[in-house]
Amino acid sequence: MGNYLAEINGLDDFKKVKFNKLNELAAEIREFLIENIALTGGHLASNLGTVELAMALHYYLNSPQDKIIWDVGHQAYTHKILTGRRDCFNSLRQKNGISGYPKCGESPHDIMGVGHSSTSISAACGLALAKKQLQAKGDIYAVIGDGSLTGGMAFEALNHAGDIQADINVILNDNEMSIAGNVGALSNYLSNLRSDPKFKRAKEDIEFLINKIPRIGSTVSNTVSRVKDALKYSFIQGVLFEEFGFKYLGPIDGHNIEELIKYFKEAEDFSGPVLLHVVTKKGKGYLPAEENPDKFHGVGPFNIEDGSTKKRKDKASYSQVFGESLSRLAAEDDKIVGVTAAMPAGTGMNIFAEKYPERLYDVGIAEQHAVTMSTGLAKGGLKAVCAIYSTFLQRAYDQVIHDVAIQNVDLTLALDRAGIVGNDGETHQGVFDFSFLRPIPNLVLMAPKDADQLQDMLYTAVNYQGPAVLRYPRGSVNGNYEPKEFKEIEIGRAEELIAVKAETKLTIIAVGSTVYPAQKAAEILNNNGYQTALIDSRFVKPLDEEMILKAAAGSENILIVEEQVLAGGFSSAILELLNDKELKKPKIKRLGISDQFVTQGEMAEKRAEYDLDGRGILKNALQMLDQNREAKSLWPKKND
Ligand SMILES: Cc1ncc(C[n+]2csc(CCOP(=O)(O)OP(=O)(O)O)c2C)c(N)n1
Ligand SMILES: CC(=O)[C@@H](O)[C@H](O)COP(=O)(O)O
Ligand SMILES: [Mg+2]
Repeated sequence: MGNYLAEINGLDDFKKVKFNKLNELAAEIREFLIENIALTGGHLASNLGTVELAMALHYYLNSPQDKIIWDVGHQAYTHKILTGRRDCFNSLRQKNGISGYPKCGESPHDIMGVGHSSTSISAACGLALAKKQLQAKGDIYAVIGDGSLTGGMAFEALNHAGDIQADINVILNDNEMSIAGNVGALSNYLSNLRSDPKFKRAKEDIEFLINKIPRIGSTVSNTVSRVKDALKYSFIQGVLFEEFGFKYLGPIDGHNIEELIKYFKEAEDFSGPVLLHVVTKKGKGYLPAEENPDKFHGVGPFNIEDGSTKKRKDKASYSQVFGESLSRLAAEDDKIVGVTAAMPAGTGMNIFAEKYPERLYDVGIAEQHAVTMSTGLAKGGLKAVCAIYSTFLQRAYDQVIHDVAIQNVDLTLALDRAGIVGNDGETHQGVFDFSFLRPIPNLVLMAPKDADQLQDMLYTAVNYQGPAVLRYPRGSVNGNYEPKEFKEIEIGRAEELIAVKAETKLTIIAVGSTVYPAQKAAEILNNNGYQTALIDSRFVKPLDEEMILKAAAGSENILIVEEQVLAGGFSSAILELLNDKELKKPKIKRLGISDQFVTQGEMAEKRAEYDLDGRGILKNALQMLDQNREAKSLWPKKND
């Protein structure tokens, strides 16, 4: 193997590589990806699949004048390497390091900041319209996966782009996979395009033949036109896209740079939108990833020899507790059904599906549809439990208001990955849900502090007659996990973990993931003579007004902690309550996320940055109580 990669510090260097050496470079890039992601973690399988595609695009195009927009962006590592970021790859997804996604500001070649799916065709469409109006130069390419094409926005954009004949090229990167196997009618259609031998007939030949059929007399012409249509539907590849106004080219071997470039050239002959159907293999070149593309979709540090993960998981995750609890509930109630928007494993719904495959609906990357379809399931008499990552529920905000809350529909929304998510960075943090859900009438909103509470809250939500939302964090549960007997929690009832007493100096009010660290801080404070009470609010809506008002009346200081933005969230709700009751307010301090996007880093690291760990809570409590005391001196040395 040559040593081409070491010389590549940007596109100029890349373009100097001889065409007949590109395959050697591709092999080097694959090795580089595997070695680096084995250390940092990242989206390995998707990136192994797009090495040649990214190379072909950058070899042929002239970025950034020509614009490449990566959908989701989790497959754009080769693009990052070629555009001058090779030597930062050891910082991928780490605090202050390069992002795992294209990110504006990181490079002029990252045209769109991404992380959520199905945005690329819309962005390309806008760029094409701007280019036309401003008479600017440059080709516009959107690269979208077959999974991301299941998202509604992608269809909205195809619809518009085809109609206005936007001058864009859409590369459909078809690897037959979303994170899990891809789903949906479109996915079935793509399978046919890839595999059915009759579609292999040269498209131009068929079109030529159809056009040869003479146009004659009106009665005959109707029949001829029907025959033409039938022929067209039988033989023309990509007719669905053609009907949308796109020129379809493909299927194209996405691991053959020469073939890719040949088709890019061919696309230039058309002035309107072109869809290039590129077939790739997820995980290409690394056997463990080829065999298990879902495991290697997003992976933590791993051992290259066998693909085994480096960090041992000794504790259950919230998603696992959710999946197992839902399965236990479903065993007792056959009306319970699950809904996921392309995240069965991420949300723990795969556990439910193992037991009840016919009761889980994976709708693809379609959060809006998932929420409204859950409404339909509920109205039809079932108990729908729809699990979505907090960040992706942002897509379905109107559906929550319009289709769920206004109609007071009896369903459960389980928001996974709520709060700080870590290495995915700004686009994936689930730090807005308290604020965007709290103003919505009829919703009940709760957040478990640990595995026990998650079990009880799920049980409570499923039995509650109306829309109930529970939100819980990414990763391991606080405390231990044992499947337990379910207990219903009284809606809106907080729990006083350390009682407010006459001598209480400070009351900490926490919710969800912040309760355990708050408890640790409160214990240290009490052990050091600072009388501290602790309330686990459990609910963000409705609040336990009685308990909070009592705490406010009985404490000189209140510290409110939430893993969420401060604007409009849990602490805002408490401030509003105290204000509306015209209570003489105690001194109040709020801990949460200030008005900024949370950047990437390990979850613990980021929590510490916002003082949301035990140490940070203790520090802030002491600052309220005793300006001169240092938190460091109280925090036990070995215990974090
Ligand atoms: C709105 C939204 N929902 C869910 C996700 C989670 N997600 C990230 S990548 C992915 C699968 C994408 O599949 P595809 O586009 O085919 O790319 P591949 O992973 O196959 O390369 C999903 C579901 C997301 N990023 N955005
Ligand atoms: C690209 C994307 O959106 C997902 O792959 C995401 O990175 C998954 O995050 P989790 O690792 O938290 O499931
Ligand atoms: Mg795919």
